[in-house]
Amino acid sequence: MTENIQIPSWKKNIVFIGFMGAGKTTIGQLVAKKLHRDFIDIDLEIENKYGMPVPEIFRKFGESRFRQLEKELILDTCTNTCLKVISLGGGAYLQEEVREVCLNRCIVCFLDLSWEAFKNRLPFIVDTRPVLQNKSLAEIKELFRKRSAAYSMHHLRIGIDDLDFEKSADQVVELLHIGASLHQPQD
Ligand SMILES: Nc1ncnc2c1ncn2[C@@H]1O[C@H](COP(=O)(O)OP(=O)(O)O)[C@@H](O)[C@H]1O
Ligand SMILES: O=C(O)C1=C[C@@H](OP(=O)(O)O)[C@@H](O)[C@H](O)C1
Ligand SMILES: [Mg+2]
Repeated sequence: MTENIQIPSWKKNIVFIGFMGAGKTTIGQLVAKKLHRDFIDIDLEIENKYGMPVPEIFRKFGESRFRQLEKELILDTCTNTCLKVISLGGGAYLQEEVREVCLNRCIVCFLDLSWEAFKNRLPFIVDTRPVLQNKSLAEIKELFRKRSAAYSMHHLRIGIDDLDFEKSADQVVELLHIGASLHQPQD
């Protein structure tokens, strides 16, 4: 887990993690623009590869095939690129190999949305997130609770309950700049 990989902080990929609907795709894209970096959304990469949206991939090929491809893409992207902004799907970070490569090679930003704030977003996202479908609110709450253990392994946390997407992105950029100025002498 604590492999000593020497990548200067300013070159590291920035990876967004967090629960479905937290805003990883939207905020990641905004942060990339603000930092003049390329943006990669892992779900979009998978969708382009299969030529169909995520829910259809789940239906046709099953979740385990999706998870395998998701892991391969993340390991490849995190190992062989730098200076990117990468948004993961919310379930990707549950895989240990994904956590390891992200924590060892990238700056991991956790977009932290409370359960109460998430509940308000649920109606807008449920149709496009297969893992939320056919679940009761209590089951979704349990999934939310279980996943927070994995998300607690990160480098930066941004509490986004009271921030819109634009303000969240500004906050990320500010925290990254503070971090960069603190770490520069060692790089
Ligand atoms: N007030 C809102 N009205 C409509 N949609 C919302 C609202 N708040 C959040 N959303 C939806 O929540 C989702 C969150 O953004 P997204 O970047 O897709 O998150 P993630 O990649 O973390 O799943 C978007 O699909 C957005 O449309
Ligand atoms: O949390 C999950 O298991 C998933 C999250 C989705 O991405 P977002 O977190 O961007 O919605 C997408 O990868 C897929 O529907 C599975
Ligand atoms: Mg997304």
